[in-house]
Amino acid sequence: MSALEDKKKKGLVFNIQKYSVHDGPGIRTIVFLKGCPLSCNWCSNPESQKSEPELAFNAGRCLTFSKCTRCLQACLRGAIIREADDTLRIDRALCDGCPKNCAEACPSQGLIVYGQERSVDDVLKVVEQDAAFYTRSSGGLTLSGGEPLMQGEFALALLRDARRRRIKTAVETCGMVPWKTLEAASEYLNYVLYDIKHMDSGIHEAQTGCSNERILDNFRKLALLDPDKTILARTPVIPGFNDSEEAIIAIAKFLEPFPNVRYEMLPYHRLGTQKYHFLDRVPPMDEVTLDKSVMPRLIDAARSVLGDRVEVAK
Ligand SMILES: C[S@@+](CC[C@H](N)C(=O)[O-])C[C@H]1O[C@@H](n2cnc3c(N)ncnc32)[C@H](O)[C@@H]1O
Ligand code: SF4
Ligand code: SF4
Ligand code: SF4
Repeated sequence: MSALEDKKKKGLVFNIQKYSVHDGPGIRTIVFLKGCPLSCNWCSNPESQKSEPELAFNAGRCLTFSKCTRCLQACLRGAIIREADDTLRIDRALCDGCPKNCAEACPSQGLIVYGQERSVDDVLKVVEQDAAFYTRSSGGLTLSGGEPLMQGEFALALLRDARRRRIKTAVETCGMVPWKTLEAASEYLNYVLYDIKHMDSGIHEAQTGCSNERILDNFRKLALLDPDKTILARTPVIPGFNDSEEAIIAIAKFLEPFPNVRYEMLPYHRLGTQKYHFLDRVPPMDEVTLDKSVMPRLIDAARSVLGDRVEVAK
């Protein structure tokens, strides 16, 4: 693919987050791509899951009681309904998340369309703004999501073009992608963050909607593809799913044969809860909290297999 063809390629992006220190080495810009093959019950990015643009409504910011009607006038599909008590409701059957109109008309950011079509060049111009920070901190670009490699062509073009601009690259992946896409991406990646959520396929499927065979198979192939490339395997520690020494030791034993793999566990958090409400969805794990005292025990369990290859989440 030529440099010009890469720059023009377009994909659906739902966020660009600058100055992150959690998703790869150094200071990074995270580009979040829409769409995910999994539907994890704990997902902190519910706005990432669908492959199409999606409208979020934050009633707390809405000025409907001050008689604002801008979005009602802007929507050509009649998908915004004003109720008798002046509150607004989105008719999700009518709304197609069209990229302009209501969100652009809203004066208070009460409406946001997640998923904007953007070109590689447009995205990387934003990423390049912080090139000086990347150089000083060994940081760079991280593709995340959703599952960023689900938009395979776009993700590959982003990675290739970032490398042409001498920007270091990383990806956060759930691994549920065709091997050919992962293999092709690997050539342009300096660092990979790869989730291993559970070793039992049935339990994995019950809480993520997908079995884990392809994820584990891809992981093995990736770890062997370039033994000099570090992979950070990560597990979100989820109450009632994998917050036991048994579950973590099973994952650690799977990782143990690959010396280029490091390991980190992420304690369950509920930072995404509000976004479910903005999308008119019920958070599947609303009432659940993690007893944080479990983390030191799980870190010890992982260390009993992987030693100092276990990192403690920042
Ligand atoms: C938003 S995901 C994007 C990458 C990819 N979809 C995945 O899950 O691997 C980035 C990281 O956040 C973790 N994560 C998602 N929801 C979480 C939650 N509620 N608590 C802790 N970690 C979470 C994921 O497991 C993953 O390691
Ligand atoms: S996103 Fe488009 S279809 Fe949906 S409510 Fe807004 S203007 Fe109407
Ligand atoms: S345009 Fe924004 S502030 Fe005005 S009624 Fe619609 S959502 Fe509320
Ligand atoms: S794989 Fe990641 S983005 Fe996809 S549903 Fe699970 S946590 Fe969310």
